[in-house]
Amino acid sequence: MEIDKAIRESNDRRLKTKYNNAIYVIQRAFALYAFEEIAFSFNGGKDSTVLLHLLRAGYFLHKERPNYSDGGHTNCEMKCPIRTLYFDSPCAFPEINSFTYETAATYDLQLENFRLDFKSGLEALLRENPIRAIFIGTRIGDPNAVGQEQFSPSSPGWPPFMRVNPILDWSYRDIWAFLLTCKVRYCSLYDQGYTSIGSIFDTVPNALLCISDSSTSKENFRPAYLLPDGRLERAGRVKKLSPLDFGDGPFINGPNNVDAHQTHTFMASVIAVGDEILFGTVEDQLGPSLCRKLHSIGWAVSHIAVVRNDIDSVADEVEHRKSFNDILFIYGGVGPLHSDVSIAGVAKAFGVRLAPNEEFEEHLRHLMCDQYTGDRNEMAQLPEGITELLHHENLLVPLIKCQNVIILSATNVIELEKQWDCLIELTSFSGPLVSMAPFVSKSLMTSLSDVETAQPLSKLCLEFPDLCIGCFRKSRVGPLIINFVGKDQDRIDLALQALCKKFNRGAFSEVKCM
Ligand SMILES: Cc1cc2nc3c(=O)[nH]c(=O)nc-3n(C[C@H](O)[C@H](O)[C@H](O)COP(=O)(O)O)c2cc1C
Ligand SMILES: Nc1ncnc2c1ncn2[C@@H]1O[C@H](COP(=O)(O)OP(=O)(O)OP(=O)(O)O)[C@@H](O)[C@H]1O
Ligand SMILES: [Mg+2]
Repeated sequence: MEIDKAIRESNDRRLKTKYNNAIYVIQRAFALYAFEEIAFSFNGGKDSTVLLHLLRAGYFLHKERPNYSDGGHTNCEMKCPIRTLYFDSPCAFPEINSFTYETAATYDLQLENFRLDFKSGLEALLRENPIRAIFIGTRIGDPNAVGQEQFSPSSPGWPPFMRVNPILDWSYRDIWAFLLTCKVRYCSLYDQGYTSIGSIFDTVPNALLCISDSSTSKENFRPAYLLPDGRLERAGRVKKLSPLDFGDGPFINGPNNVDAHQTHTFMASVIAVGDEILFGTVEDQLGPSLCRKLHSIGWAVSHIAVVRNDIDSVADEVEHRKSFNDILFIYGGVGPLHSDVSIAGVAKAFGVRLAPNEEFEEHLRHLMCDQYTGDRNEMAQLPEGITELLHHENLLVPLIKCQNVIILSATNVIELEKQWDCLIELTSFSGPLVSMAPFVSKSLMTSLSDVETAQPLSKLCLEFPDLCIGCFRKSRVGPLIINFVGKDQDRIDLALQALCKKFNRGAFSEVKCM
C-alpha cells in the first residue's frame, strides 16, 4: 500500500512515530465499531486530507495482512468505502468544494452531503442512520481541540457518538511532512499561501508567506509547506467571536454591539504572585501599569491582589476572582523554578490537571535550543482542557489564556508593554479584551474641610450612581481632590455643577492634569 510504504521508507523518525500512533488509533476504532457505524468527517482541508490517507492505510492494514514481497505496489489507489460526511456550505471556497468531491470520487468515499450546521446535520444523520464513531482531523492547537483526547465522546448537548482524533498530536510540520512524503494531492489553495482554511469570509492567504513584487506591486504567496513557523498557521484566519469563551462576560453581546460598548463596563482583576513583593524587597510595578492600561481601554479594575508563591494561595485567589470578573490577569511565578507555581495554581482553581502541551513545548524548544530538557520540561505543562495559546509574531512565546485568566510572563514594565500591545492587537475586536468606550474624568480641588464636604458629596454619589466620585488628598493638611470618573462627559459636567452649587463660588477649582 503506497502510503504505508512511503512512510516506512522515509528517514523521518518523528513522522514514523506519529504515523504508527495514528494507525494504531484507527485500527482500534475499526476493531471497536462495525465499519457501517463509523464515519469520516472530510472537508478537503489539509488535516482531513492527511486523515483520509491514514484511514486508507489503516483500512488496508485492518483488512489484509500487509504483503511487502511485491514491493508494496499493489493497491496503489487503495479505496476506502467509508461513510464520509461533508458539511457543504455556500461560504466554502470553490477550490475546497471541488477538491472534496473529486477526492471522494477517486477513493470511493461514500459521501453524505449536508447543507446544515454541524450539530443539526449530525442530529439528522443519527436519527436516520446510526453512527457510533466519527473520525475527525482535529489537532491540538485547533480552538475546538481543547480538552479532547484521541477518543472523546461528543460534547453534552450534541448527539451521542465517539469523536476519534487520530492526528490530535500532529503538528503543522508533521502534516506537511506526511503530505509531501506520501506525494498525495491536496487542495490547490495551500499552494497559494493559505495555511488553514475556513470560509471565504474569514480566510486570507497567510501574510508570512507573502512575496511582494515591487515591479508589478502584485502580491504573491509561497506554498503553505514553506511556512517557517507552524505556530502561525492560523495567521490567515480572521478570528471569530466565541460567545462561549467568557460566559456572561464581554463576549455576550459581541464587539460590534454599540449598546455593550456604551453602557457596560467590563471588570478585570489583577493578581501578582511574589513573596518578594510581600517582603517589601521588590516593588510591584506591573499591577499599577496594568490598571492604567485597562482603564485606558474603558475597563474597570475591581481588585489587585498580591499572593505568595504557593499553589494554594494562587488557586484560592484565582478561584475567588474568576467568577466575578470578566478577565483576570496573573503575573509572577511563571517559569521553571520551584517558586514558579502560578500555572499550577490556575489549574487547581479550575479543577483540572497540568498536562504536556505539545504546541507550547515546540515554542519553548525553539526559544531555548540546546538548553531545552526535552519531554520532561515542566514549563510545557499547562492546565488541561482550558488553555488557549494566543500567538503574535512579536512574541517568542505565546500568551497563555485559561478561560478568562490571562497568564503573563512579563517581569518588568517593558516586557509587559510588549505583551499588552500584542494582546490588544489580537483581541481588542474579538475578545477577550474588547475595547470599550473610554472613561472620561474631571477633577476638582478644594481647601474646604472634610467635615464640610462629606455630606454634600454623599448626596451627590446617590444622585449620580453611574459615576465614580472619589476623593483623595496628598497630605492631611493640603487640599482635597475630588475625582469624577465615568463614561458620559455630560453627566460628569452635571455632577460638577451640582457640587459647585452647594457651596460658595470659588470654593472649587478644576485640576487640569492628574
Ligand atoms: C463531525 C463533527 C463532530 C463534532 N462534534 C462536536 C462536539 O461533540 N462538540 C463540539 O463542541 N463541537 C463539535 N463539532 C464542531 C467542532 O468543534 C468545530 O466547531 C468544527 O470542527 C469547525 O471548526 P472551525 O469552527 O474552526 O471551523 C463537531 C464537528 C464535526 C464536523
Ligand atoms: N465542513 C466540514 N465538513 C466535514 N468535516 C469538517 C468540516 N469542517 C471541519 N471538519 C472536520 O473538522 C476537522 C478540523 O477542521 P480544520 O478546519 O481545523 O482542519 P482542516 O480543514 O482539515 O485543515 P485546515 O486547518 O488547513 O483548514 C477537519 O479535518 C474535519 O475532520
Ligand atoms: Mg479547515
